[in-house]
Amino acid sequence: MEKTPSYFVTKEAPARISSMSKGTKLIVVVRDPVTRAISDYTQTLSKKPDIPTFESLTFKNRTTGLIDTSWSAIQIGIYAKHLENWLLYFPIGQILFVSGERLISDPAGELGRVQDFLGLKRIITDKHFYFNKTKGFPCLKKAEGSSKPHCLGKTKGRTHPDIDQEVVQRLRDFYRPFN
Ligand SMILES: Nc1ncnc2c1ncn2[C@@H]1O[C@H](COP(=O)(O)OS(=O)(=O)O)[C@@H](OP(=O)(O)O)[C@H]1O
Repeated sequence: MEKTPSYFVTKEAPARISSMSKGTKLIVVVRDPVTRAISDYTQTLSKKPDIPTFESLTFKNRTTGLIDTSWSAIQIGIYAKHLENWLLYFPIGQILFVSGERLISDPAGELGRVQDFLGLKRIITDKHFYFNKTKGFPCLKKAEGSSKPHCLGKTKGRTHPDIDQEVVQRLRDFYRPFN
């Protein structure tokens, strides 16, 4: 198993993985591309607090509303475009799309789909999770090899900045045809 989010958007990755093994099963975790872009920006902001605002990076030209698709935070969320590269090498049945939103609201349901896709027995179920209200995420009741609960680390669930709703709407409209 290999987990690297950037593979999904790396042009060379499908051919390379296919040449290693044509039968590889691929799992892609996707979420609302607008929230994804804001989350991506929030991560960069946490490392470089002086970067320009999300709103200014979004547009090539704010007056005309032209979106800067070369900005990686925007570009990564054009899921359909990236998927086209994968479909040149893998049939759609070999790709499972997991919802990032449902991983939070119904982790057992989403992991049920993953287990089925991988041909595994449904070992992970509802009873393995509890919802931690403070973190805003589900946590494991017991971590592997331990009797203690395990939640996601501190960097997950950073507070996102408030983004101008007009910009959010503009991005929603932008992404609609691609996803
Ligand atoms: N298991 C699981 N379930 C649901 N959501 C998850 C999970 N792991 C990571 N995340 C969310 O994905 C966003 C990016 O996380 P990453 O781990 O890639 O990077 S980082 O935390 O920003 O370093 C980041 O989103 P936001 O918190 O909304 O910014 C993480 O919270």
